[in-house]
Amino acid sequence: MEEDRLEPPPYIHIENNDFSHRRHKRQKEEDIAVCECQYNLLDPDSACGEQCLNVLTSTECTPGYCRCGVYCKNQRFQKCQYARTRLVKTEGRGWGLLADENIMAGQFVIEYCGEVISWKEAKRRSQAYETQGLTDAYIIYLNADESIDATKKGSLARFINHSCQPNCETRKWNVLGEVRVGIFAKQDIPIGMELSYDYNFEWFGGAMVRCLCGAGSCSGFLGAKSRGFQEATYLWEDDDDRFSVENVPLYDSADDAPTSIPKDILIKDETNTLDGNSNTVQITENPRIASSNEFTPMIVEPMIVSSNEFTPMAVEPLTTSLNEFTPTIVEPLNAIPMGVEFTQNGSIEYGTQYVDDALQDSTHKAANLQSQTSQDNDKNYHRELVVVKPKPQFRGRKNKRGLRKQLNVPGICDRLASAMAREEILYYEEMKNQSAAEIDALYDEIRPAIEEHEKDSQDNVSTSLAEKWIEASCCKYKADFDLYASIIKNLASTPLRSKEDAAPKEQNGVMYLENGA
Ligand SMILES: C[S@@+](CC[C@H](N)C(=O)[O-])C[C@H]1O[C@@H](n2cnc3c(N)ncnc32)[C@H](O)[C@@H]1O
Repeated sequence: MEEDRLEPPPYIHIENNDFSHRRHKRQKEEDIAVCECQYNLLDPDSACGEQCLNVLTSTECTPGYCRCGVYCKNQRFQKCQYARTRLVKTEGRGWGLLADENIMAGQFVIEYCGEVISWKEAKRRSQAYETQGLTDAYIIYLNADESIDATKKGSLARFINHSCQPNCETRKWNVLGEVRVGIFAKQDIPIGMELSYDYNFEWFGGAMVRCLCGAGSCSGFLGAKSRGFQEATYLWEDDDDRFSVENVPLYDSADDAPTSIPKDILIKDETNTLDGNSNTVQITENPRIASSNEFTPMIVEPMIVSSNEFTPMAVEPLTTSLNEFTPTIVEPLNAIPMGVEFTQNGSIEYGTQYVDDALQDSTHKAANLQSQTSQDNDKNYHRELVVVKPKPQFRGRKNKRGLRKQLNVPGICDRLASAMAREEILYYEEMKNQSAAEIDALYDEIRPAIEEHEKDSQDNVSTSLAEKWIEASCCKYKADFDLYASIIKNLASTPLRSKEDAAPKEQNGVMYLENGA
């Protein structure tokens, strides 16, 4: 009889999910999320505590890619940093799991490990287990396609019972590219209290069981509101009427209970290797659990598996975080010093207002002449001011930059009497143009992914490209800032030329500006 057993029915104890049914995903280097934390001896929380970007996005740091190295606190699943728990036999609910230390609200308690299987397989197994008369159900949801089955292989989390007023909850974490399910404390849990979570959110389904959680708000049945249970009533064969009201095989676990584990379960020692992690598997014919007739709490030593070889690698610090991936329109400052002119046609234009007026459509001719003369007049910056670059071709795409205000930098320079001041401003303008060209080139690289998904989203773009984009954006911001700072500084401190001096002079049909003093 189940009730008389001194220990739970055998199962294979694992502390990493079993991937016999598909390959374990390999995390691509470009998909590794690198946080910005830096370990500070005086502040232990600095090593990937609550403020860590990865922690905030429920992603564990990848060993070798976290600057906090061995101090990183955000590898709890990987290092099996579980709370101390112990197995206990409950009244009418089979075996359960107790806190064997005081657990703090929010603390990671244990990972729900088992076999990762498809939903289809989960449905098949769920039916098969039921047919075999198993009343304890151990299948939970993992994601939109997969479930975790801890019936034959699992961690101690498989013993956590349901409560309609639970002290724990499940949370999904991204660990080395795989989603994993953790049990986290919802509140402070004192030593000796039974752990519980609400099956309604995660339970895949099973026989309908009367709930004995004892909560005032008890809904009466176990997991009856779970997605799996409700979907199962529709998804299983049409002639399967087991869930029609009259035929609900209501099972009261307070009554005599059939054994939870298939009798043919294979208990064997096995070792899997996933990404170099040794997968600890224990035989649970006698699962390190002292049994007792008097429900003596049994101590379960949490296994701290330091499963990851830590290979420090040089990690380039990111300049900023990778959240919204939206190309940035960099607007110039709105407060414009005198002599500044805007164009609003999205093109990149150079030229003084005088030259613009005079040249009209002869600009390309002027550009050619300019390239010849600029060789002769290497330092004579204002002889080359008549270049109009053609509008960038967007080949059918929307111009993500929209209407760009352009500073008429040469116009500003014309007004300055000092050659050094003009030289400085033109230098910064060149830097700005280079950074803008870089960002345009990058945008062309990411455009196919964005067009395919019809939206700008970081998800559609590889991480390495996104990082390049961020770096280029930062360079662009800096270049813009340097240019505006230089203009403001020089306008404020440099004598201006008279309008007459600054007027363009004609030579060979082209208007030129004379370089000033
Ligand atoms: C994941 S197992 C939990 C461990 C299980 N008690 C055992 O002995 O292995 C889920 C099963 O435990 C039993 N159970 C869990 N919570 C219960 C509750 N609140 N009331 C009644 N039975 C419960 C049900 O049989 C359920 O299918």
